[in-house]
Amino acid sequence: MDTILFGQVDWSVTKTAAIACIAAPIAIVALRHIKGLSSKKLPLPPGPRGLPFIGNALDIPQDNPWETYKGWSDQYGSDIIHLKVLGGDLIVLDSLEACKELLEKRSSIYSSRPRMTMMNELLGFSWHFAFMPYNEEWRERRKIFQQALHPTRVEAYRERLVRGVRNLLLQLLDDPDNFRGHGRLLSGAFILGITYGLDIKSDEDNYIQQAERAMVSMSAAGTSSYMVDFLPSLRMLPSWFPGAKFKRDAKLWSPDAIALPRDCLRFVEDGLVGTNLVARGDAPPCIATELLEELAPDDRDYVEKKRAIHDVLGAAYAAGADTTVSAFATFFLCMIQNPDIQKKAQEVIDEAISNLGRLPDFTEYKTLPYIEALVREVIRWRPVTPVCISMTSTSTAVPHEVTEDDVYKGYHIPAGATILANVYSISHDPSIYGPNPAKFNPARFMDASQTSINPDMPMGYDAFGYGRRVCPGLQIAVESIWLVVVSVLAVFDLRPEVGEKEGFVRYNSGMLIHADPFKMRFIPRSKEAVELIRNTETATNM
Ligand code: HEM
Repeated sequence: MDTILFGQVDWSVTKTAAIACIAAPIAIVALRHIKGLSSKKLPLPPGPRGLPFIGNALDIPQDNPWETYKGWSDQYGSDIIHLKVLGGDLIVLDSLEACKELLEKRSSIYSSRPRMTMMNELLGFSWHFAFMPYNEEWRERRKIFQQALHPTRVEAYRERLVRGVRNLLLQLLDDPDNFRGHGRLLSGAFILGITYGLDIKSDEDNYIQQAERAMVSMSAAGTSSYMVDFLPSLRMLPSWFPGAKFKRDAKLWSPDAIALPRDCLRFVEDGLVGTNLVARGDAPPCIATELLEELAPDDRDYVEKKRAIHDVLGAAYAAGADTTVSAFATFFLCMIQNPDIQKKAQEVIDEAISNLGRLPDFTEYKTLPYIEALVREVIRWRPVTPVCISMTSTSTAVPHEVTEDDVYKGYHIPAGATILANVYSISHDPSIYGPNPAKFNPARFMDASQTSINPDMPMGYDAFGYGRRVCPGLQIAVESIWLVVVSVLAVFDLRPEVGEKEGFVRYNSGMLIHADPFKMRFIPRSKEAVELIRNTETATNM
């Protein structure tokens, strides 16, 4: 046994330590190598046979690819399937069990992102940490984001959210046809408000226009097929080269992609430096101000730290605005399609607040189980990021990348494979969410008495992803949807437009899904409801 002696060197200990230091890394590398070698002997997960070179690229439909993935999963009797697309490996996870096992339990090797040449390198979205690989840069940004928007701090932003939703009610009263635009303004203005302290009043605002242009370019890059994502070396082609349209597209879109985080942060910096608002205590309360104030200009890492702030704040808008808007539209749609559910929700709200002579606010949060169930059902029924767009389009919504060879249920998962959770199919799995999952039915989240949330039922939040990359804006998103649901139903009856069919509305397939345009009416429920909306001063109980 080795002994430790003070005052003199015990060479036996030093020697053992030295051997351990050298041997341990070698053993780890060797084990990984052996694991890699042995796993490579195993078969890949099953999947349809592809064509030479393009593989399965043409097998995946543009519309509702999640249904096709699920079909293959049933056909091959496996909860993971493998596809080859232009030489790349794509593994689709078709069960909650597989997502939990791989994306959560083995998250140390399943949390990276595939290279996105068009999006990150040519357009300039490399600042968006949702698209970053699993590395130190990502870790730093994720940490800042989580601290800034920690659930205990979200309450501080509720007042702004309440104001935004009151404004939404007013807009729905005066200009109901543009209900989607109003939802967009609410979520965009709210996020730009909490991050940069911007006080956005209309969708004509320059900052919101610019942010929206950036989102349009992100969506276009994510929904189009660009060969450069499969053959990154093509990025070196000059833009005049035949077939190099991607370069011309990138040139057109990149100014907006770069401007979104840069100009908003500049707004805050100008306010801080130019007028010394902080010294006067007048700086807009926002995350940017807080983070910038903590920065010391003589800090050795000043430039890198400021870059991280720039990236984190931009990511909040890029990841949070459009996603929430999609959920708002799904809520409206579900209400006109399910008048009985709408009525039941209104009864619950009326019982809780009708005598109070005010609009709902966060006082009611967590006290209305049926409304909580309704919000969960909105998120479950049409998950905003259902799986991905088809691989004939290049960028998928939120793909993961596995960084080491691995084995799951006897199948080899090759390092570098793109991993997709088939969130749509999991959200519609009857063994998890009960019978008739295609039906919008908040009651599935309630217990047998229908008075409380069923604690044994999963939250229905598959749409927010899994593991270390799970959406860090979940709480803000859920609270925003909740407040819109409870406020809108308190004062409006939602009805389909006269003459419009209230039946099936298609959803587009893209980085995120959105319901196709539909028309509806927002009918004030009473004279008092109109007064409450108009008199927002009185209505704000904060
Ligand atoms: C209904 C609304 C929303 C949905 C459905 C949603 C969904 C998602 C999903 C699926 C991911 C990727 C998860 C993964 O890789 O496994 C994600 C990432 C992210 N979300 Fe959300 N999100 C929503 C709202 C928000 C909001 C409001 C914010 C910010 C205020 C936000 C910020 C982010 C960020 C920063 C990431 C990147 C995380 C990372 O890569 O580490 N999201 N979101």
